[in-house]
Amino acid sequence: MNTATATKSAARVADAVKVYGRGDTAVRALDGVDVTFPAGRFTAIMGPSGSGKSTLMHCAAGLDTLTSGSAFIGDTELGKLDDRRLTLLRRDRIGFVFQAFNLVPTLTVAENITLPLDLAGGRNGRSAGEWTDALIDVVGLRDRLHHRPAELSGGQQQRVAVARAFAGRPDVVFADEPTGNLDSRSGEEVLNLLGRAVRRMDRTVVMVTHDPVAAAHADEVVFLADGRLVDRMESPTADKVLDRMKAFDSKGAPA
Ligand SMILES: Nc1ncnc2c1ncn2[C@@H]1O[C@H](COP(=O)(O)OP(=O)(O)OP(=O)(O)O)[C@@H](O)[C@H]1O
Repeated sequence: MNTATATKSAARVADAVKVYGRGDTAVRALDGVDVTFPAGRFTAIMGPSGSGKSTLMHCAAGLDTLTSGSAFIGDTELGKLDDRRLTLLRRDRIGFVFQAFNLVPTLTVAENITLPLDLAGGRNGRSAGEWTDALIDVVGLRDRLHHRPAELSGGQQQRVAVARAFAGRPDVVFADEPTGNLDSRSGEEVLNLLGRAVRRMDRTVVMVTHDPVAAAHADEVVFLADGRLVDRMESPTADKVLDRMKAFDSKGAPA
């Protein structure tokens, strides 16, 4: 393992608490979570339904705010930013891949991929052009650049979304169930892409998933249960992850 990159944090939360609602109906979705997502690594977040995976991702990515505790992208504490700065940080330093692709239907594949760069006004510049060019090859979409999303399969659309997420060379890409709408073959392609971006292009990915096969693509899996971080697993395999998840079912969350 490359310790120089492994010890640098791309994103982290410290003593993260998220409470939805108030009084009798309050739900403690995160209950004191400390977790670091190292730069240059692919981390999967797993746990039973309702364990707080999406909440953790949304709070770590500045899409939602913590009730208490802190969230950082690199050294920047999200809670200290005003709305404008937070919007800029999300735009410039974070990429997103969602289950539902979220492409702009009226734009071509090429336009969808470069959208974050166009919004940031950073498309001029040779290195940006070379980078998106390399991305287009990595996601295998060169012959589809002038198609619109509706003319693509689900797997192809998600590959466009992956290219878009990495286009601005963000510090970290957060992926929320990126294979949830795909058949296993297309899902495998998308997961391979995420892994390749991390290992060959030195990117950082944090992925929420229900699927042990998807989690096995990560370098490390962190497990949540009842809003707490209960375990971490290096070099996961689908079988090991499945066994760990079964332990939640049979014994409940460990203390
Ligand atoms: N907006 C909300 N208002 C109230 N409660 C919420 C809200 N969002 C999530 N929750 C609750 O917080 C807890 C954690 O939800 P979260 O969606 O983070 O879990 P999850 O692990 O991602 O679940 P799943 O795997 O089913 O998507 C759950 O009990 C959920 O019902």
